[in-house]
Amino acid sequence: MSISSNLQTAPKSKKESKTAWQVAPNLFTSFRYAWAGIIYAVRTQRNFRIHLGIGLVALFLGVMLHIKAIEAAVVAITISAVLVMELMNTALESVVDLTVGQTYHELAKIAKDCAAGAVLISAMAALLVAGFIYLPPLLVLLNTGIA
Ligand SMILES: Nc1ncnc2c1ncn2[C@@H]1O[C@H](COP(=O)(O)OP(=O)(O)OP(=O)(O)O)[C@@H](O)[C@H]1O
Repeated sequence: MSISSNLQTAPKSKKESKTAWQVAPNLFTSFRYAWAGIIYAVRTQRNFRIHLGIGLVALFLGVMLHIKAIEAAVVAITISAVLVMELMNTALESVVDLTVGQTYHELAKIAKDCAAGAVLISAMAALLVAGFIYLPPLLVLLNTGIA
């Protein structure tokens, strides 16, 4: 969204907000905005695309290895956590850039570094979960393949 479009005056709608430029008039529109956020992250954030790709591979591997339903649920939650962290990171980066632009600010650095740290922790936890769930059946597969 360009800066000039941000400066437009608020549209006249029945539902008015004292803080936001506009408010979603219904649930369907809310979903549309949420979907637009996800599409934005896919288009612009390389790390989001990488994590999405790894997540899809992990789900496919889970199906191939016939993991239990509870394990699949844990994998799904873990993948979601990483993607959610990526989205929050993108949102925070945008707000920081909106506030300070291209000028250096120590607080902007702290905010961005902490958000990046949150993504890193969720990704490391995902690796750990993948190790616990996928390694045992993969080792069994490897052993039976060798034997
Ligand atoms: N305005 C700023 N003031 C101070 N430091 C900043 C500022 N903008 C960025 N940085 C520093 O540069 C790093 C990278 O910022 P940037 O906005 O490029 O994030 P990014 O590398 O695109 O993050 P991601 O890879 O998660 O998309 C930040 O983690 C922070 O340390």
